[in-house]
Amino acid sequence: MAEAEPLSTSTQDASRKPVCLIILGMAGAGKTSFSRRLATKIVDGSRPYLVNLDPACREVPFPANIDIRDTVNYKEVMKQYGLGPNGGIVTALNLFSTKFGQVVELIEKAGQKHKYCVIDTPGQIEVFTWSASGTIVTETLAASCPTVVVYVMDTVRSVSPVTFMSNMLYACSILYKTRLPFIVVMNKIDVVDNAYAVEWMRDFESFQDALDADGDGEGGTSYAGNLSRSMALALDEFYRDLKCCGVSAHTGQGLDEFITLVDEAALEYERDYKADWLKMRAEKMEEETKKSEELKMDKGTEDTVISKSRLITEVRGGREIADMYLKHPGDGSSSEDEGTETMPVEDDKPEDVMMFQEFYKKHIKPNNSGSHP
Ligand SMILES: Nc1nc2c(ncn2[C@@H]2O[C@H](COP(=O)(O)OP(=O)(O)OP(=O)(O)O)[C@@H](O)[C@H]2O)c(=O)[nH]1
Repeated sequence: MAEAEPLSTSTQDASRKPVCLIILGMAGAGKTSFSRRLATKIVDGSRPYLVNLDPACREVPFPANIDIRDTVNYKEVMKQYGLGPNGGIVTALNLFSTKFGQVVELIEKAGQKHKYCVIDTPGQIEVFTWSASGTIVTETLAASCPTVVVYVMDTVRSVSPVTFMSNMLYACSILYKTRLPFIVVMNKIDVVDNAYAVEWMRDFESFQDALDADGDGEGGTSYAGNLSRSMALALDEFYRDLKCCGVSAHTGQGLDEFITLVDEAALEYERDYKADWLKMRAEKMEEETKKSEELKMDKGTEDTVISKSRLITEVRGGREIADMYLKHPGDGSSSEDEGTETMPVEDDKPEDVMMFQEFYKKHIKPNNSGSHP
C-alpha cells in the first residue's frame, strides 16, 4: 500500500485544511459533552475550530465559531410554518444547508490556524444521517477537507447486547452511506469500561454468550436476541477494520488515543477516499452540465426553454420556493380535517344541462363515433 504524505503541522501553511470531525450518535450518547471536551484539547498549538449544527439546543457548552442558531431561529421556523419540534429541526437544517458552501469556505480558511474542526450535530441522529441536508453538509465538507465520521456510543447503555447491536447496525449503515473514514467512540468509560464491547467485536463467541446470558432481558431466544445473533455474523467484516476507542467526555480519559486515531483516519482520507470524492464530485458536475444542455436541446426555441433560475427561486404566484418548501402539509387545517377530501363543486344548472344536450345532438352522430359533422 502506498505511503501517504503526513499532514503538515505548520500553523502558517495557507493551503492546509482542517480535519473535519462530524460527531454523530444516538440521543444522549454524549456528542455535545464530547465536543466540549475536544474544544479544550490543544494539538499543535491550537484548539479545534467549532461548529454547532444543533438548532434546538438551549445553550452550546463550548465557544462555537459557527453556530446554526445565529442564522436560523428554530422556534420562529416552527411558529411560522406550523411545525412540531422535529419538523422545525429538519427545516432549520435544510435552510442552513443551502448556505453550507459559505460555511465550508470559513472552515477551509480556519485550517491556517486550527488543525481540527469539530462539528456537533442534532440530538436525533436521523435528522442528520437520513436527511437531504445531512447529505449536503457531509458531501460538501468531504469534497473540500479531510473528513472523518465520529460515531459516539453510550458504553453504559450498550452493556445490553441487543442495544450494543442496534448501535453497531446504525454505525455500519452510516459508514456505508457516507463512505468516509470512521471512528467509533465508546463514551462514558468513567462509569463502565468499554473492554466488554471490544471483546464482543473481536470475538463472536463471547457476544453469543452475552446474548445467552441475557435471557431475562431482550437477548436470549427472543426475536431481538436471534436477530442480534445473525447480525453479529454479518457485521464481522465491518468490525475487522473498524477504528474504535474508549473515552470519557467527563474526565478526558482516552482523548490522546482518539486524536491518534483521527490522524490515522485523516491520512486514510488522503490516501483512499479523496480521489473517490473528487471523482464523484466531477461526475456530478458533468452530469448536471449534460442535463442542462439536454434540456436546452430538447426545448429548442427560447420561448419554450424553461428558465432554470426561475424554476429554482420562484414558483407560481411569485412566492419564493423556500416558502413552498417550508409549508407544512398540515398547515391551515385542523387535525379534525384529516382524511376528509374536498369534492369539486358540481355546477349542474338546468340551462347548462340543456345547452350541453343541444351541443350533443348537433355534433355527435347516433353511433357515438365522436366524429365531427
Ligand atoms: N458519566 C458520564 N456521563 C456523560 C459523559 N458524557 C456525557 N455524559 C452525560 O450524558 C448525558 C447526555 O450528554 P450530552 O452530551 O448532552 O449527549 P448528546 O448526545 O449531545 O445529547 P443530545 O444532543 O441531547 O442527544 C448528560 O447527562 C451528560 O452529562 C461521560 O463521559 N461520562
